[in-house]
Amino acid sequence: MAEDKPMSESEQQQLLKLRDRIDAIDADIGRLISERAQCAQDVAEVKKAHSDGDIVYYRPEREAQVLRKAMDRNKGPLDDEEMARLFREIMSACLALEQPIKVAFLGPEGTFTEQAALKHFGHSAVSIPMSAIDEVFREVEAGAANYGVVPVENSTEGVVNHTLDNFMDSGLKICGEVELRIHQHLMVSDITKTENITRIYSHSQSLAQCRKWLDAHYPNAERIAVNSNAEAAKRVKGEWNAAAIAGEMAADRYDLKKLAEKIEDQPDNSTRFLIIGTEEVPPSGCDKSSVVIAMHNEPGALHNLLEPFHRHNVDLTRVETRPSRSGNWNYVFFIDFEGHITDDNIAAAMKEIGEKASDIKVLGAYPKAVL
Ligand SMILES: O=C(O)C(=O)C[C@]1(C(=O)O)C=C[C@@H](O)C=C1
Repeated sequence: MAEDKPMSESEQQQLLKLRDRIDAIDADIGRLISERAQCAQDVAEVKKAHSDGDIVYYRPEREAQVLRKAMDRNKGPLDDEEMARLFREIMSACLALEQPIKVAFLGPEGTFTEQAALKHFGHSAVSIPMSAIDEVFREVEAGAANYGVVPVENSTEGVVNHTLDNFMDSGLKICGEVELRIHQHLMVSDITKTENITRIYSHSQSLAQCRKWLDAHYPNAERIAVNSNAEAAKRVKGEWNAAAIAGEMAADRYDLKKLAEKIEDQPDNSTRFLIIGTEEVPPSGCDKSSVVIAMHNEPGALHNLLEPFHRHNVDLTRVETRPSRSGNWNYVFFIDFEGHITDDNIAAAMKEIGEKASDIKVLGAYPKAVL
């Protein structure tokens, strides 16, 4: 490493002064954070005094507003996202003072879903790994976790059917969404003979997302689909001829070495996750809603369903069809749109659709992802 040349007397003075200034600013920031935390504790007291049943401490609509304000106020030099991330952590710590919240996620530790949970709730939430999407739903339904985080769609591989199917039978509500840029890496353990890799483990979606890269670099290695990327990472620890495809968190968690980075075929590969809970969320000012609608099996069903949305100026962001699992659910459409389900134009569209549909269920209205 190159040696720094010695600092001049005046440079040393300048550095000391700047560090004194940083110390003074840090003291102010610390005092203000404590003051803010005290306010959050007072908010908790108000919530307790007001409530006659279960007290709801976590307020997704308010958190989204706080983060959006932090971004709007920001004048640099930090970028808006960085500023919001700092506020994300401050709020996470404040909420933990009110109530340490438990978040179930599709595990094991080191999955992209854990990364999404941390991005959404910050590091003060307690996150609990579950081995399947159904278990995340069950854990929240049983009250063992306050919220759950599940993947719902990937920009290259499409929808996660398991998650949609769970919503058909569940009474849980969507109370938020998270978007994550997904980077896949090829990783090995310290016992791997890298010239001898004959099997590559990963989740089926990740293997699909890296198909072209694998065809070019490891055409003869066996591709083995396992339950999650983190499980793939765990497996290669004991196998000298195997590699895993997984994300940064898995490499850190299982102490693996990255042989090749960002090997996904689409550079803008991203995954959307949903936050599930038991409460409905009031409008935050910039929201999305999700519904599932069953139509009778007759000509023009899809047109009849979509036309009122168009007439009432509702912007659809996703329409997904799933096979029905019972007699009256002939066609089942999962639809996401901009706006809160209580907005006048949306309520009007839903009323009309309700008259034609054989069944209709509001899965939730929630703030659009801020970070
Ligand atoms: O405003 C509230 O209801 C709070 O509890 C305070 C606060 C915050 O720290 O700003 C903390 C947790 C909630 O999820 C939302 C906001």
